[in-house]
Amino acid sequence: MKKNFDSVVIGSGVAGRGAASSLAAAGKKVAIVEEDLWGGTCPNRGCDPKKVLLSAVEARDAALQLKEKGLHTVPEVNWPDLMAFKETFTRPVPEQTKDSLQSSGVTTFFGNASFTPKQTLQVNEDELEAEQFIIATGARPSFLDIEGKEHFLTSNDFLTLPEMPKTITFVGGGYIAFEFAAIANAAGAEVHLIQHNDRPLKAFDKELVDLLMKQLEAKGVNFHLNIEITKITAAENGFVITDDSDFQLNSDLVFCTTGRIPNTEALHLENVGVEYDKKGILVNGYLQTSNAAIFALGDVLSKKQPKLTPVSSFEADYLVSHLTEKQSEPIAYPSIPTMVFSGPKLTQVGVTAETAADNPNDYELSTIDATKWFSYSRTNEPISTVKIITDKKTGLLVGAACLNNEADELINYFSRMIDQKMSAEELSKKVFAYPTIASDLSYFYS
Ligand SMILES: Cc1cc2nc3c(=O)[nH]c(=O)nc-3n(C[C@H](O)[C@H](O)[C@H](O)COP(=O)(O)OP(=O)(O)OC[C@H]3O[C@@H](n4cnc5c(N)ncnc54)[C@H](O)[C@@H]3O)c2cc1C
Ligand SMILES: NC(=O)c1ccc[n+]([C@@H]2O[C@H](COP(=O)([O-])OP(=O)(O)OC[C@H]3O[C@@H](n4cnc5c(N)ncnc54)[C@H](O)[C@@H]3O)[C@@H](O)[C@H]2O)c1
Repeated sequence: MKKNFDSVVIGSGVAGRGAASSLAAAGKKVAIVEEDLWGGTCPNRGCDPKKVLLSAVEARDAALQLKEKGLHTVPEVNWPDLMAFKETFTRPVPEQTKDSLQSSGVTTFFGNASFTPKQTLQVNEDELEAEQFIIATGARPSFLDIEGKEHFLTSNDFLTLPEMPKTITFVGGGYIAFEFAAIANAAGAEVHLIQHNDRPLKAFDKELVDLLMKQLEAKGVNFHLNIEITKITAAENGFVITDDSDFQLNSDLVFCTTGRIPNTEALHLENVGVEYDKKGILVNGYLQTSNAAIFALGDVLSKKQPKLTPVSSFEADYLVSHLTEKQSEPIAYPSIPTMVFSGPKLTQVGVTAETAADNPNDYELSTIDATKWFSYSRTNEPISTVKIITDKKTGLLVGAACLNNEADELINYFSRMIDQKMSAEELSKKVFAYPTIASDLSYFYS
């Protein structure tokens, strides 16, 4: 049946649902299509469930640090209980998301959406017409094309794992592997992480990544660098992972964590002339595709910005203000902090230490070992390192990287200081509650 709307959004993740409900609030007749879990990756099988599992890791790590310093025992993670707790967050998400979209006036369709040559959208028996289409179909886990690839599990499986196995292996050393390695290690598994070159977490500061690996190694995580695996074989107990040389590893479970691929194929973009590459859909500065009536945002984009939740929601806000004619300028991204929620946490924003070291005439780089500072030593943290990058001409903060348990708080302060072009002198005049992470800021940036 033919149905007509002002805007039709494909995908109900952070990007799609944000755009759909705001367009409806602006008086547009809006429809949204979802083929799987309403709410998409972040609240169902991404950031939020991962962070619930991390809560137990953080509590256990805090107790480990204070062992014989006021605490006698280190608690054990009860995986089934932790999973049950996680499910109290994830279970209600799909229904709540759908209800909230409907109560904001958005018409919902469930099914796979694909474009027809008439520039309409086919969803089951329905054919949707619209002035604008907004593609927000996100990305899915990739699989290495090797012998035995059917044995790979993905991040979706890890986040619903009923039991923590004895041995667990992550192939690919990126965000997901480092975060899940910390979780599985705290939950008692023997953890292996295999990276095909010598540069895991490539987008992050190498020195800090090496320090993070040392911390994880000290907790028992095993790193295998420069290993290109070629085969997974089912064995009596679990699997055997091999390369073309003499690498061999037995593991109960093997997870492919080599990145995510954009959901473009099922859309039949060729029917509507929307261009894309292997990283995703190509857009101009207005998030408009090569078809003027079709826009795209979120993880499905081919873009240089990191594919993260706050980036998707920033794009949704931008697109809505552009389509409702409140914004005629191209999208201008603020500084985007990136973060690996491992043990400890690793973060980065702005100009990198590597760029600063390569351009000593332009940037001042200071590396600060804060391990013995009160804020970190009071919890007996094993390491706290912060890198601060300032512009030599203006003296202003332009970049920061942190490795410690409080890096999530620190990086948000540093990001705001960069965007607000706050000088060290202005910072020194602010009053922060003491003793807190914020009250240390002037010691880092002075
Ligand atoms: C394990 C994990 C942990 C993460 N942790 C963090 C974190 O801590 N912080 C952070 O900022 N980011 C994190 N991310 C990234 C973050 O989840 C994504 O950047 C964000 O969810 C992208 O939102 P989106 O709306 O673009 O896509 P999605 O949320 O993926 O939504 C896309 C939706 O489109 C639907 N869809 C696809 N094709 C079709 C079709 N043809 N028809 C109908 N519907 C379709 C999908 O089913 C999906 O629901 C994590 C990701 C993962 C996998
Ligand atoms: N904290 C966060 O913000 C967070 C957490 C999880 C996921 N995410 C998002 O999800 C995306 C996907 O995460 P991811 O960890 O799957 O991907 P990733 O791109 O972060 O890392 C993939 C890793 O796999 C390695 N690799 C590639 N081919 C390989 C091979 N053949 N053998 C061994 N290693 C190989 C890469 O070199 C890289 O180190 C991230 O890029 C990010 O956008 C964000």
